[in-house]
Amino acid sequence: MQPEAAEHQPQAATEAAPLAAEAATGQQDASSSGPCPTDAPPSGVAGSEAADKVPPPDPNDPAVQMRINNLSKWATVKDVKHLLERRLGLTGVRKVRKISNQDYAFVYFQSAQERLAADSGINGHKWKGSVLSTAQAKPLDPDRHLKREREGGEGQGGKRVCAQQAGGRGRGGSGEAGEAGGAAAARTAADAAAPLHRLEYAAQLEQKQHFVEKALRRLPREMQVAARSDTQRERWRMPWLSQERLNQRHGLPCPVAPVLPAAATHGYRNKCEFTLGRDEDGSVAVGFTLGTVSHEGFWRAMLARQSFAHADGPPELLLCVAVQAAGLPEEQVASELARLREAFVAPLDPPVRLSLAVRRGAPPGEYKHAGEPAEAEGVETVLGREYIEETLLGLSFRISPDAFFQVNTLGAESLLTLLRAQCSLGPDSVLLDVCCGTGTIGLAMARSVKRVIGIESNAQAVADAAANAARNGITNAEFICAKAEQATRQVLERLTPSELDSLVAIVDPPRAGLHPDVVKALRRCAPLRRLLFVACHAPAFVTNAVSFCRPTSPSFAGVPFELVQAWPIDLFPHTPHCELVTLLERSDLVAEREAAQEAAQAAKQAQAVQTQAAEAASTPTDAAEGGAVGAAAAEGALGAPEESALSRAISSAQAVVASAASVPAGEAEGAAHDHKQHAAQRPLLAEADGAKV
Ligand SMILES: C[S@@+](CC[C@H](N)C(=O)[O-])C[C@H]1O[C@@H](n2cnc3c(N)ncnc32)[C@H](O)[C@@H]1O
Repeated sequence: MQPEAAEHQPQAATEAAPLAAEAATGQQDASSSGPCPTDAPPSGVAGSEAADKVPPPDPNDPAVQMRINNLSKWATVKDVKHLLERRLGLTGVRKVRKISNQDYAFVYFQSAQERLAADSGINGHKWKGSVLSTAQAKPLDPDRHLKREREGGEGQGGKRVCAQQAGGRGRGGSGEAGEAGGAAAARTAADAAAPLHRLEYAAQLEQKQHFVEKALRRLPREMQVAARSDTQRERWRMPWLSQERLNQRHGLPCPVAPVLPAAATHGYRNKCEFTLGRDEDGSVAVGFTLGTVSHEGFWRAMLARQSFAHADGPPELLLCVAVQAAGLPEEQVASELARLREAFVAPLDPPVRLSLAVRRGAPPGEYKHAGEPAEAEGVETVLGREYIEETLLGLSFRISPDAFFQVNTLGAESLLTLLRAQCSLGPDSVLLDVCCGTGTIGLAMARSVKRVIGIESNAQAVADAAANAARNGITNAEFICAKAEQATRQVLERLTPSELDSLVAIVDPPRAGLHPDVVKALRRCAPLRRLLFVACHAPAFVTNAVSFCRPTSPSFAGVPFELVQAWPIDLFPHTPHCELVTLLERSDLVAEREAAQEAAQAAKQAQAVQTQAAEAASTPTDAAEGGAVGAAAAEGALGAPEESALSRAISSAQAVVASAASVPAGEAEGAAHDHKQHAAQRPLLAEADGAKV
């Protein structure tokens, strides 16, 4: 996988997702739009319980299937299941099919997300002396029964014909066989690159909401798992994750907004990445790593259908073709590229401003040890300019082929707008933009703050970020080229006390999440009280959240954070992926704010009590009843933590009632007192439960 795709977005194949979906339009089988494989559970039901009630996905849906290669020939189904579930900790494995004496197996997952999540766990894992790899399982040919019949039928000695052999290899070519192959291939590629393309957009959003919430629901459990002993587990049971609080939020650790839909669901990409390498039969091919398709017609369909929702001028498209390291002769690569350029890129209609870059490196999807994406060897621009330009919230950005930039420009604007609204910046603020890429987040906020500091490991992206600041006339932003795990602590240590006091951090790490040393550095910086986390993979975020939220220890110094709110945003229609923004605040800040809110609430209710009691007093015959109403209103102040606020409210109600001439003071006092007793007990009981009321 190209480094950029590997780092932040789930699969190389998804780089071209919506285009693939477009390519598939008209070819897909309408009857295949089955039920959403992972319908949202009814509220209040834990994800895992609900999953049992969700109708199983269609096992023929390629989005839930995978082929695992390089297994031991002698491994049994049980061995493979054990490997996946116990050793690799994968979830949603529904069925494993393996024939002994073969070195591969087919695995069916509960959902497309679980299937995609499994990719990174399995690829590169060494098992029984072999390095495992995954591939997209090819869908069964819907006409296979007819074909069998045509060839003599099963049971009559007829030869079994599988889809791949029947023209589904997708090598294009000419004539009828080529066309048929192309159609089958496009369907396969669309399924690989845009697994949700068969679902209505509303159902896609529902699925994403469910996926994000399911991941977030794991946080309390993950905290308990991370605690090593019973004593620790007790300490790790944070009040904000108490059972009572979780029950109130249907198991979620914080409120989760509905997924913000994409403004454009088609043609939203500003970048497409393909792989030029050898196909399974050894011929040179361009296509997606996860798809089986490599044929030219598909390429042409994708490019021709490219359209941009936000194109003010000529739309720009950055095409990256990654050339696999493994054994492609130079001249073959050159001639293949020249052919592609002549045949498909040059005559593009409508024209797009195009940058076609070739990246030489390891095959996409290939990881070094410890999850490090394999380095590309270098980028060569073979057509167009060195970079493309995009506009975000009125700012102009240049983007080099190797630099990260959100592939969905309109979506990136929504993301920035959300971040701007939630980070409470002021003119004195210092914004730390961790994993800043080409500087989008920091530069979008630069005019509202005193200073922006970006940290980014990709040199090309850092050069772009500096150039982007200059081209937008921004002078208060600096960008540091370093790994965040190495630089964050020093950067924070160099800030002045006044800068620290107005520090806000936004972290936007790659898919794997933040390095633990970044979390430790941020936690240790006591003045940093609010943090926005942008995650493109919710499960990885949960792992980081455990480190942010665990109790203080020598390694994880500083007051723990709490999750305050989550906002999923759909930047990748037709794929299972979803950007997730979360606000984390220090526990003591949350406690202060809650106390202030509760006091304000109590004061408001006290005011209401006084008003009601005054009204009651002005109607002498109803005064006793008024006293009771006033006290009942005071009871409504149950949320108030401070008994004093309640007492004051009720006392003043009593005073007003007692002063009503026609009613003996003792009567009104008695009614109010009963309510006060009752009301005062509840916060104490709740406190004993460890809950905040
Ligand atoms: C999801 S992108 C976010 C980029 C940027 N915030 C944006 O919105 O355009 C993650 C970025 O983190 C960078 N990155 C990856 N590993 C890093 C590390 N260890 N330290 C700093 N940056 C890293 C990647 O190069 C990439 O630019």
